[in-house]
Amino acid sequence: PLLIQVINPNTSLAMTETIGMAARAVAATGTEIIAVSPSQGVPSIEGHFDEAIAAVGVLEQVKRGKAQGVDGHIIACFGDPGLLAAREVASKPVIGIAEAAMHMATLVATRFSIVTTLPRTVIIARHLLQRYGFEHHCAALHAIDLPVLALEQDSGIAQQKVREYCIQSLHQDGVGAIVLGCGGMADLAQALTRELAIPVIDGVSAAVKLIESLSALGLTTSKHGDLDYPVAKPLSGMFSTLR
Ligand SMILES: NC(=O)NC1=NC(=O)NC1=O
Repeated sequence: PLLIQVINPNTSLAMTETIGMAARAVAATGTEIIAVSPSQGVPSIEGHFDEAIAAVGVLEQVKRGKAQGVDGHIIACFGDPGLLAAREVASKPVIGIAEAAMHMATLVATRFSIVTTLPRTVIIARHLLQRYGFEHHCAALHAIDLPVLALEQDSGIAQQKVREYCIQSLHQDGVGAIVLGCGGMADLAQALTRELAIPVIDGVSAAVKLIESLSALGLTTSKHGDLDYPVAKPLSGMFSTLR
């Protein structure tokens, strides 16, 4: 049996619930999901400033998960905030939902599109594509131009926009798959895949299966080189809890 920690790096507990449910929906029998949020930070992550703040919370939660003996950590925000820093701290695998969704998309299609939240997070997604080496696999990126927390409102407006952009993308982008670019969209992928008859990929569920796969293969974060544990040094003030 596996214990997987799913970290919603923002402090909106409704989104943590959405993310936790999406993870549990695909978890193998015997895999337990612990969905958490930082004790302090930003209510949503919509840019570099938010990501820098969220990364500290991610590190705090990774340390907690490590103490609980989890078998892997998931960073459930499409910016993958703090991913490499978290890998330095962790002994077990750490997977970001953007990298997870992008990897899965390349396994089922030659080109994919991304549907995300704000225009400025489209630019951040482009940085991730470059960083992960998927720039040439992503044919187009779309923003529903609504804030992240619109996905937690009951109006369904954000969900309707995601569906519209997925339909537009499958008709116009010449792609074989669509990646949902926000942890808050995690509950939409399965229904959209069925309705639109194109793989619509959510990074939360993709990351759960990648952690299960890595665990089954006996693979974990390398401590040879730059992902070795951080150099030991005294941490002051608010960071002292990160020791
Ligand atoms: N591109 C995004 O919408 N990123 C995100 N901000 C959050 O707060 N959660 C996400 O997944």
